[in-house]
Formats: sequence, structure tokens, C-alpha cells
Amino acid sequence: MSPAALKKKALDYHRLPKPGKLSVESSKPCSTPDDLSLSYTPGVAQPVLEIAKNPEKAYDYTNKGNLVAVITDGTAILGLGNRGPLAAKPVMEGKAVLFKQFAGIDVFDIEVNAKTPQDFIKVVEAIAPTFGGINLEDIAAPHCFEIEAALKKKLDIPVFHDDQHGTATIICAGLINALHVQGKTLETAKIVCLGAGAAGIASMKLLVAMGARKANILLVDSKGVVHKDRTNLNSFKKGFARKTALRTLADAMNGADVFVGVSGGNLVSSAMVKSMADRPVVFALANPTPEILPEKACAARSDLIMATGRSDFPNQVNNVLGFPFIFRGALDARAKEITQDMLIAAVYALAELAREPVPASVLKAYKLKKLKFGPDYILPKPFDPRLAERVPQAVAKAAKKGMAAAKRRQV
Ligand SMILES: NC(=O)C1=CN([C@@H]2O[C@H](COP(=O)(O)OP(=O)(O)OC[C@H]3O[C@@H](n4cnc5c(N)ncnc54)[C@H](OP(=O)(O)O)[C@@H]3O)[C@@H](O)[C@H]2O)C=CC1
Ligand SMILES: CC(=O)C(=O)O
Ligand SMILES: [Mg+2]
Repeated sequence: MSPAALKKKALDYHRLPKPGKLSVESSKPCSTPDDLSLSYTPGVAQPVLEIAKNPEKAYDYTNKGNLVAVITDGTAILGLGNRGPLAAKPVMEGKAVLFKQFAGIDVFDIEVNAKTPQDFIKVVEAIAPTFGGINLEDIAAPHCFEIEAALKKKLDIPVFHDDQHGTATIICAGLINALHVQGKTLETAKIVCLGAGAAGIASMKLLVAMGARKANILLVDSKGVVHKDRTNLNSFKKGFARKTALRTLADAMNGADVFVGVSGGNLVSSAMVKSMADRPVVFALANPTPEILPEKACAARSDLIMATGRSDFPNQVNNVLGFPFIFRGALDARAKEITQDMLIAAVYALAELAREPVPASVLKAYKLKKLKFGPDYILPKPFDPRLAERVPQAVAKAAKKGMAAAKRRQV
């Protein structure tokens, strides 16, 4: 599709037949005077009194247990930068649609005009009673780290920054499979990560937790390679600073096995891709414009595995494969937090699913004759119905194991 045609189609999709992508529906009948006396006064007083006596009853008498807030300040909308909270609304409505479509979870999207992380934290803390979980979205680093840490401490429901942990989960699952196809391992792979923000830092941390070696990772930000002699690094970047003479992205890419791009569009050249090691993996995940387009990267060399964050190319590495299913598992287990063990459970569930035969319904949805684990299929497709069975189950199991261990530690 031409850029002009895509623009018109996308704007029409959002505007017609009525503006936006979400509406609120009643889940109970309310069409007679009797219904009204139950749903509203006097009947509604009964659950009010029950919940006032025991807050846990909110899970029985309200939608709290299946309701997630998708909350943003609009400071890092996809790869479009800081465009403010209102402009972030189409993305937040979109996340809500995906929560519902893939995991049956209801969402209120909330766009917050907050000048400081403290203002933002206060707003989220104040509205938290409504929700069973908080999905932070498109909040730029480094504020996102402070916001998530503070809210995790204050709230007794799962708080999850999707751009950090959703993205990290999918990158790990995709990379484990891509490296397997290329005959390489996470433990020995030389990894370059362009983007040292929310997605970059969290993804590299999870990769290290799963076996990648920090000494093999080169983090690159808008000023170049993150190295020990730099004086302009925040504490999150410092954790990955290497003692190295390499300075530019081109220096870093030379001989690398893996490129992970979570930065901005068109930052990687054909020459950089050519300079990578044999059988490389290129995850150009910036949205909507990847660091390098698949046609350009694949023209540079034929032995690579190529992925983007987009739905219109093969190998979509995107947190849509994570947040709906991770929250489904967390809500089902009534988890109070989303732990690293729960993310790792999701990583393995996703990676294993991609190695199994693909159901006919997926082939039909994607208009494909065949699809088999390999260079062009390293992760399940978002419309794979098995995702909703496998991933939440694995996440809930890890959650319950963690809660049981915590309980044992208390006694
Ligand atoms: N496919 C997926 O599922 C996902 C993709 N993403 C994509 O990742 C990107 C970053 O998102 P997020 O981490 O939330 O944003 P942040 O704002 O937290 O981080 C952005 C990072 O990109 C770096 N960067 C920006 N421009 C350049 C440049 N010209 N050269 C090198 N580095 C640059 C910034 O460098 P500096 O620190 O120096 O400012 C920063 O480290 C976006 O494009 C987003 O769409 C994010 C989440 C999920
Ligand atoms: C996919 C996503 O969350 C992002 O690009 O920010
Ligand atoms: Mg995002």
C-alpha cells in the first residue's frame, strides 16, 4: 500500500462510522424498572455495603478484577517522541482493543497531563482502586523507571510498563528462536542494542537474566556507544557501560550477531547490516518506521533473520504478543505483581508455541498456504488462538508458585 493510501485508510478507520475505537457496554440487563432498582438505587447499596466491609468483595461485585488501566503521559508515543497525552489516545485506545480482542480484558484508557513523574504517580495512585491492574504505556525513559518503581511499591495490584517488560518478553522469545534457527546461542551472541530507553534497558536486562552475557552487549543511544568514559549516562545506562574503544553505531555493528533496534526510524544503513557476522539477526523494532526496512536489510544480505514491530511484514516482534496474555495470567492468579519469573514463563511459552505446527485458522487469517518454524516464522502470530490458552496459563502458574513461596517465607 502506498503511504498516501495507508494514511487515508488509517484516518478513515479511526473516524468512521463513529470517532475512536472504543465504547462502554453494560454487562447486565437494564431495560425494565425492576432492573433499574437492582443496577441502581436501591439495589446498588447492597454491594456498596459489602465492599465497604471487605474490599476483596470488589472482585465479586464490580468489574475491578477484569479491568486494566492503560495509562500514559504521552512522552514516548511509539517512536514518534513526546507528542503529549492527547495525541497518545489513539495508541491507548488501540492497546485497549488488543486487551479485549486477545484476552477478554476490559480497559479504560487514561491520558494524563502531568508535568513531573511525581504528578503522574499521584494521579495513578489516586485512581488505582478502580482497576485490577495498571498498564503503563509510552512513557519515556528515564522517568518511566522512577514511575514504575514508585507505583509498584504503593499499589497492591500488578503495575506493568508495557514498553519495558512486554517488549522485553517478546524480544527474548523471538531472539531465542531466531538464534536457534541461525545455529547460535544467547550465551555467546554478540548483541547490539540501539536505544537505551524503556524498551532497550528492560530488554537487555531480561536477556541477561536469561543467559546473554553483559560483556557481549553493546548499548547505543543518540550519543553513540554507551562506554565507561562517558560522563552523560544515567544510572540505568551505566549498568551496561562497557570499557571499549568502539564509539559509533557502525563500529558496534561490525561483527555483531544480533541487532535490536528500539530507537527510531531509518538509523541503520545497508553497510552496517553487511558488516555484521555471518547469519545475523536484525530486529528493527521502532514504530511505525523501523531502524531499517526489511527490503533494504534483505537486499544487503540473504543470510539474515529480519523482524520488525509492524503487522505488515513477516516476523512481528511486538509487545502485542505479551501484554494481553501476561495480564490475563496475572489477573486469573489474582497476582499482586508481575515478576521476572512470570515474564520468563511467558518467554518460553511463546518460543515453544512457534516451534509447533501452525493451525489452519492462522493460515486462513493470514492468507497463507503454509507457515513453518524457520527464518520467516520465529514467533506465533497475534491471531493464533493457542496464545490465549498457553501464555496466560504459564504466567498464572509462575505467579502462583511465586505467591506460594512468598507465603512460605512469611511463616
Ligand atoms: N516493537 C515493539 O513491540 C516496541 C517497539 N518500541 C519502539 O522502540 C522505540 C523506543 O521506545 P521507548 O524505549 O519506549 O522510548 P524511550 O524514549 O524510553 O527511549 C528511546 C531511546 O531511543 C534512543 N534514540 C532516539 N533517537 C535516536 C537516534 N537518532 N539514534 C540513537 N538512539 C536514539 C534514545 O536515546 P537517548 O537515550 O540518547 O535519548 C533513547 O535511548 C520506539 O520507536 C518504539 O516504537 C517500543 C516498545 C515496543
Ligand atoms: C509497540 C509499542 O508499544 C511501541 O512501539 O511503543
Ligand atoms: Mg508502547
